[in-house]
Amino acid sequence: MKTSFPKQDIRVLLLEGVSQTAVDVFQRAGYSQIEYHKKSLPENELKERIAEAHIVGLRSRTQLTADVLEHARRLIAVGCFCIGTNQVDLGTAERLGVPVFNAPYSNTRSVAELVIAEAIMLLRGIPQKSMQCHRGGWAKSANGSYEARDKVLGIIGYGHIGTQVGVLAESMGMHVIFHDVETKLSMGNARAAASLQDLLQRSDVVTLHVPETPSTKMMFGAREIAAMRKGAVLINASRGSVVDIEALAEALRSEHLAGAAVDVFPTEPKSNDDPFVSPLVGLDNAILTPHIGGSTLEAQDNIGIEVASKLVRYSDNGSTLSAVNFPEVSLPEHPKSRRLLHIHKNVPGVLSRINELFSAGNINIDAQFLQTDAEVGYVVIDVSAGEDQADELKAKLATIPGTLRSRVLY
Ligand SMILES: NC(=O)c1ccc[n+]([C@@H]2O[C@H](COP(=O)([O-])OP(=O)(O)OC[C@H]3O[C@@H](n4cnc5c(N)ncnc54)[C@H](O)[C@@H]3O)[C@@H](O)[C@H]2O)c1
Ligand SMILES: O=C(O)[C@H](O)COP(=O)(O)O
Repeated sequence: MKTSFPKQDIRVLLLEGVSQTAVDVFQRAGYSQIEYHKKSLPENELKERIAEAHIVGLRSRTQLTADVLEHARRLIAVGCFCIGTNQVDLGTAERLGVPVFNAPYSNTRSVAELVIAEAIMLLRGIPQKSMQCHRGGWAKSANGSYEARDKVLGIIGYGHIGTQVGVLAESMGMHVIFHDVETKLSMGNARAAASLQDLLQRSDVVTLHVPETPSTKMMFGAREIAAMRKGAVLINASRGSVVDIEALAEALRSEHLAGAAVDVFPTEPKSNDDPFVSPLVGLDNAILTPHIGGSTLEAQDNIGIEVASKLVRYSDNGSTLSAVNFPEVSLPEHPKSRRLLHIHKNVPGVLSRINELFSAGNINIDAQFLQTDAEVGYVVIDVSAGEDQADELKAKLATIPGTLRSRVLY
């Protein structure tokens, strides 16, 4: 497949050690200019590298702020090789005409398995017992040690991960209740709690699976922790901004909570070489993990394939299906036509200017696809035209006021 910008000139910037499977997908599709970094880049270096890139792939550490995106002059698409997309300023990316893709399911199971393992560990008081052994102690006792069977698991955020956790927990004989801002279909025997307060008062284990949004920022503070049953345990593998970490540390010190497992923190080290600092450090009843809920080899390999394939599909074919910030268009192949892509501000008059251009040139449109949202319009036009004519049309499309990006796929 030939594109208006030769593939061999398309620069792919991959950060944070995304799986080799992603590199393989790009190479198999004919992309040879791949710059691969094992770590995230410091902001000044990121701005420098992103200025040259057409496609960027990252994980949860790299912050694509509005400021960074303004440096990305050539960027056509972003791939988050993870579930969360809060590290990207999605609104700015959209206003620049850049769709953002992610892997909404590929590490779901990995997170769910870790949460189940942690629930069992916390119910048995294993973190404290293990620490005592490390110090030469021997705390052989059943005190504070419980089976998971017959206990109540409260899930906050009953989405992909939350439902998986619920299914696994039920198979161990736990009773599952959940709280979500949306009405959700219950899996198995899970039941919606009457409210967040109701869930907190009934649960032996509370686990958070909400995304980072303005509504979830610090949604779990001293009040919510106090509403939990004495001796209950808390698991947070969602985002560090969701829980008031000082309030959690206090509840663990006072033993209002018997334990907690925390995988995500308000401030996380930028690389594995940087120190980790948290008020939870040194508390025996806390399992602390370095944001590895989704870090299994299976998940990373699947994510590499999923996100790289979406980026290649967009670059080769124009499809934006499953983009998280962009009008979604699923496009068929176009073996006999030239395909023109036009991304524009969603303001009155742009579409009529586009259509005028084709009727004035007496160009036959084979197919047209259009999707808009409040900010952006994305129109794809397949035409029977030669390469030169398609180039000319693209140049004219680019002059229409409100144009953000235009491309042609031959
Ligand atoms: N620790 C890790 O390595 C890791 C790995 C994957 C995902 N995550 C995090 O987990 C989050 C959840 O992932 P998912 O795939 O289940 O997402 P999802 O979108 O499928 O589910 C999130 C659920 O939370 C609900 N929700 C949103 N705001 C809420 C609120 N204020 N109160 C209650 N419910 C609310 C939504 O309605 C949705 O059902 C991701 O956004 C990501 O931040 C972490
Ligand atoms: O959003 C996610 O999928 C998780 O937070 C994992 O992010 P990571 O790929 O940076 O580990």
